Amino acid sequence: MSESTFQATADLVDEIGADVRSCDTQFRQFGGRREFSGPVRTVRCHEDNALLKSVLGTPGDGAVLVVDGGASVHTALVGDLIAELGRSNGWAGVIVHGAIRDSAVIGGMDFGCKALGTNPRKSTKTGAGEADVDVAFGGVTFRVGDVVHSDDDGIVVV
Ligand SMILES: O=C([O-])CC(=O)C(=O)O
Repeated sequence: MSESTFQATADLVDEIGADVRSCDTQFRQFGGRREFSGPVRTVRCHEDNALLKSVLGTPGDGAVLVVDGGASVHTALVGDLIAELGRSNGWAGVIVHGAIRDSAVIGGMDFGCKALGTNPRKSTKTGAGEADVDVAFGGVTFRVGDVVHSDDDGIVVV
């Protein structure tokens, strides 16, 4: 979604009220696109990024890929090549419950990217994991069919 039509997470909270699904996890902003939103797609994986790479290699149609890496920051699940793959395939961004690398390059890309932190160590590439399953962290469950909004204040799922 373009920034002009982006709805700020704080405004969404004011609109939705006490039942709002606002993620408590304190992510860091890494992408050059700091405000992004779109339909939720998911991957769950542990220190292995072949599955998320193959998903980001398919048309994103403006979706946000929510990656539950189990909060491991031992290896990077996304680097500049994978981020560029997602951007060029029409994904709005990624939210990585885990680590990324190449953060300086990703910061210059028109692509949303939040993660817990960074680690230059590579992930394995076996393809282990699951796609489009419900994933949960920060008190929020992310389901395919939800829409996620992310900005400097946080992440709200509608
Ligand atoms: O290949 C990887 O594991 C991640 C990476 O460095 C990239 O996306 O550029």
